[in-house]
Amino acid sequence: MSTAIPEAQDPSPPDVRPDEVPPKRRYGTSRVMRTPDPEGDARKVAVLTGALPWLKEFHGNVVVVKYGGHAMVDEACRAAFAEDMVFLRTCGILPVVVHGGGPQVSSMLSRLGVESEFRGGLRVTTPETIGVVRMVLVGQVGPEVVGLINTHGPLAIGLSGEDGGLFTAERTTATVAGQQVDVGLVGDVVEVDPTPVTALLEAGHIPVVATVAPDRDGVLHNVNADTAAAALAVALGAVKLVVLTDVEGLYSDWPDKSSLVEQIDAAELETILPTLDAGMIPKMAACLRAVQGGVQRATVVDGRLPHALLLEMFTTEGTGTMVVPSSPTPEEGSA
Ligand SMILES: Nc1ncnc2c1ncn2[C@@H]1O[C@H](COP(=O)(O)OP(=O)(O)O)[C@@H](O)[C@H]1O
Ligand SMILES: CC(=O)N[C@@H](CCC(=O)OP(=O)(O)O)C(=O)O
Repeated sequence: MSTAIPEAQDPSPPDVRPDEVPPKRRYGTSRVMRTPDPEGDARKVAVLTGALPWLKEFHGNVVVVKYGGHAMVDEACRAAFAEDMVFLRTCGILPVVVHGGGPQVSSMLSRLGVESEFRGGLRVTTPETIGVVRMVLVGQVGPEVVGLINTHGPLAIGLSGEDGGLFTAERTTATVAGQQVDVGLVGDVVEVDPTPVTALLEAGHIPVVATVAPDRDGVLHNVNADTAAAALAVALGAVKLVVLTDVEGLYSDWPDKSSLVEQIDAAELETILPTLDAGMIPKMAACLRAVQGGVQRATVVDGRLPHALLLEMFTTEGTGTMVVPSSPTPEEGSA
C-alpha cells in the first residue's frame, strides 16, 4: 500500500503571519540580483562570527533583564526590546524579564491627586498607595510588556511576586545621607521560590515579573524592581543581569557625561555606593547584590538606544557599565 504524499501547501510556517514573512532568498525564476559589496559582506560576517563566543557562553543559561519604566517610553525602543527578548529565546538563551514602572505609577498617582515622594531612590508607599502600585505594575505595565513580546508569538507570561510564592518581602528602609529613613510599605526580597519562573522557562516561555510581594504575614509591599531583579537573578543562578535604564550607565562624577564608568568590581562599587544619588542607589546596590550572590556579570545599559542589549551581550566591547566580581587578593588567589 502506498502512502499518499500530501499536496504541497503554503510553504510559510504556520506561526509566521503574512505581513511578517521574512525576506527570503529566491530560487528559480524570480532571482533578486545582488550588487556586489565585499566590504559590507565582510562586516556582516564579522558581526555574526564575533557573536559566536557569546552565544556559546549564554546558551541554555538564564539572563535576567530589568526593564526600567524610563526605558519604556519610546515606541521604537519598546519594539526593539521585544525583538531582543525573542532573539535571546530563539538563540536558546533563557531571558527572564523583571519590569519597573516607576514613572507610570507616579503618573497614575498624580491623576488621583497624590504627589509621589522618593527617599534614597525608593517610593514612600502608604496603605492607600500600595493598591495603586499593584494596579499599575500588575494590571497595566506587566500586561503591556507581555503584549509587546507576544506580537512575535505567544511566548511571554506575566506574574508577580505574589504568584506561586515567588517573593517574600520584609519591610526595609532607605539610606539618605548615611541615615536609615522610613519609606512605609517598601520591602526587600528576603526569600525567593523560583519554581513558578523555572516552570515557565521549562515550558519555553519568557516570564515577565512585576515586583509587588507579600511579607510573611501576607501584607503587600512595594519592591523596587532593581532589587527584585537582583534577588531573582541570584535565586535562578543567572549568568547575567542586564539593567535597562535611561542613562548610558554609571557616571563616577554625575552629571558629568565624560565620567562614564565602563567596568567596576564589586569591592570598588561597595566603596562608592554611599556617595551615589537617587535612582542609582537601588540600581547599583542591585548589581552589587547580584555579583556578590554568584551572578557573573551585572550591567547597566542605556535602554533609550534600540538594541543596546544585543550590543551589550554579543559584542566584546559591550556598552554601559559592567559590574564584575572583585578580583581575589594575592592571599585569596593563592589559597
Ligand atoms: N551617578 C549616576 N550615574 C548615572 N545616573 C545617575 C547617577 N546619579 C543619579 N542618576 C540618575 O538616576 C537615574 C536612573 O534611575 P531611575 O530613574 O530610578 O531609573 P529606572 O526608572 O530605569 O529604574 C538617571 O536617569 C539619573 O538621572
Ligand atoms: C519601592 C519602589 O520605589 N518601587 C518602585 C517599583 C517600580 C520600579 O522600580 O520602577 P522603575 O524600575 O521604573 O524605577 C516604585 O514604586 O516606583
